[in-house]
Amino acid sequence: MNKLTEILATKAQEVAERRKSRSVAALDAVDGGPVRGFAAALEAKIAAGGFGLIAEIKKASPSKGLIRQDFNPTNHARAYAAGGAACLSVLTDAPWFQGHEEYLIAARTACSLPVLRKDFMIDPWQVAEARSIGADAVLIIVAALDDGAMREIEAAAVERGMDVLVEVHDETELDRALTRLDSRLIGVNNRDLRTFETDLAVTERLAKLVPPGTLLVGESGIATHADCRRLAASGVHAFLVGESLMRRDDVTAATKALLEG
Ligand SMILES: O=C(O)c1ccccc1NCC(=O)[C@H](O)[C@H](O)COP(=O)(O)O
Repeated sequence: MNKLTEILATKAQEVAERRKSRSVAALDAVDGGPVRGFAAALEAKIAAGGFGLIAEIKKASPSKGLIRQDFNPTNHARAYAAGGAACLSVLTDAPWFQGHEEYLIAARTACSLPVLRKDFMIDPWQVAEARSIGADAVLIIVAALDDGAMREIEAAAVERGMDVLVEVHDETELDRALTRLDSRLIGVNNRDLRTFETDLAVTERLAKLVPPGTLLVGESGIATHADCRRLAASGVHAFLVGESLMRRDDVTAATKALLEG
């Protein structure tokens, strides 16, 4: 069994359990606060001539284990905002990333940036839960879902005014994203979630295939301003960056250096 399949099996059990205690109606009754425009924040940074950074709050990962010992989502959110990030991504998956919903709530409360709930979405119920904790956007991993499930999750997000980051890793997944879904915020994950092999060339390759009007986000394995400039040469001006920033002592300075050189 590859790692993605393993993660999805754990997630299915978790969601089945959580669904027992709260209905969609109960989740929708919770005030998650006004939705902050996620794609709009990226577009604004890019329109101003900069890079659109989704800075990720990530304590640990299946590929790297513990990334940040003195983990503090509040401090990280403030540091990312001060460094010029457009948006935040917060891992909420506990078994594989040591994440928690409380981390998203803390990060979003600490700044005014829009926040992506970074988790493995397999059920529209999770979208209602994401909004109830304040998330402004959710992730659809094309490799994890059939067409029907992808469309249901996207519809649940749109219904709640949220954006959807649609993640792909190869040409077939990109084609499914573009032909089955409406969201034009597409993340190209440089990491193969089955093997963890990471290569920026994946974004360069797929960037050639997207139609005008697509906001492409390069994801994973991005560590330096030179990496950002490399992807910008392929027309990609938005990035999702976690580990390389999470490991730094001065997160604000590291974020500025990533964005500005
Ligand atoms: O990061 C992992 O090891 C991982 C393993 C399995 C599924 C997903 C995984 N990561 C999720 C992500 O997509 C990244 O957290 C995100 O793109 C940031 O990547 P990085 O900058 O390399 O931390």
